[in-house]
Amino acid sequence: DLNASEDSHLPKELVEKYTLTRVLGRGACGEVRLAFAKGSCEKFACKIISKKKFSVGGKTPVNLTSQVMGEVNILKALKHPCIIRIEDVVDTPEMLYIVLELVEGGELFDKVVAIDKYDEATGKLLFFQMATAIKYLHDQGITHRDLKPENILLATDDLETLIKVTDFGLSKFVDAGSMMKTFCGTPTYLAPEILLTAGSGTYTKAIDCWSLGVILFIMLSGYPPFSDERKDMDLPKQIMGGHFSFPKQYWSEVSDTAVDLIKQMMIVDPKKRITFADVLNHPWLKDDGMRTKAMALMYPDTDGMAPPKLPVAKRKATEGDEEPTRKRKS
Ligand SMILES: COc1ccc(CNC(=O)c2ccc3nccnc3c2)cc1
Repeated sequence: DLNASEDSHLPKELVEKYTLTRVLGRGACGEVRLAFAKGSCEKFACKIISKKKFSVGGKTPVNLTSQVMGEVNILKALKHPCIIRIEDVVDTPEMLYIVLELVEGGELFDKVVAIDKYDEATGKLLFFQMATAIKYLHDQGITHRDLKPENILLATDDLETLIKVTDFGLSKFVDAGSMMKTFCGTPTYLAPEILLTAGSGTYTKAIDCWSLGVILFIMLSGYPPFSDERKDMDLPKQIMGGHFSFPKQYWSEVSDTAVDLIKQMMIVDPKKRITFADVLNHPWLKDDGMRTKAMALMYPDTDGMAPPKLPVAKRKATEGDEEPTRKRKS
């Protein structure tokens, strides 16, 4: 729905590089439109955030803009196959335009509704990618804080597909630097909870674990663990009391190891909840066939062999170190 008047307000910096076309989705703070790069015609998703929504009485509070810019900087700093890549940002006084890689499979939420629920093997393949992506985020000192099936996008319409985590609206960028500084000096003025939670982020990291546990519950059963349809108990009470169960009627085909992992991710006490490191070591994910498939989806050109994690220390070139000569066609 091309709205000429609106488009005439698009900043030159955006229009000279991209042609914006149809609306793909509408979110709380704006909409997402299909964009084509001029020249290459490469497809992108352009997220348009109206800062007016944040402003009170016409004045956009600095902190909210910086929060949104915070999201942008968070996204720009990230590089992972299962995290939406940011292509470009155009910032103007009223609007923020974030050009993102386009994902053509739509939302996990809609997929689960369409297929009722995932079979365990496919659910495990998608869940493993999510857990890997969130573990990567946590290793960068970032917590997502708003994980839900709407924020997990699917690269293609295939059942077995690459997933992309998106919408870092509420993410917290707990930069390690501030943590180190906090613990350098004498803790004369340090509040007890800072010492208790080792600086911060611990709880919010556990929040991501809980959310992903709820997503796994929904993927394998097709319905949510907590619902406001329950008469006897309201939603907050169900959640804070951890009142959820695995009725045979919906869970009979799901393995005990899968159920065990969900239970550990949805432990009410954040200190007792499983960490992402342990999630990735859980028996349910000790499945080489699944991991091989996941690696091939995440690192396709290298048929799944992940790039070396740490830079290998430069070795002195010694005999036989040079690149093996490519086999000559016989
Ligand atoms: C042009 O062909 C297309 C085919 C399928 C779609 C469905 N995708 C979408 O509708 C969509 C929605 C929000 C997004 N947010 C960030 C990144 N990509 C997104 C993609 C969009 C376009």
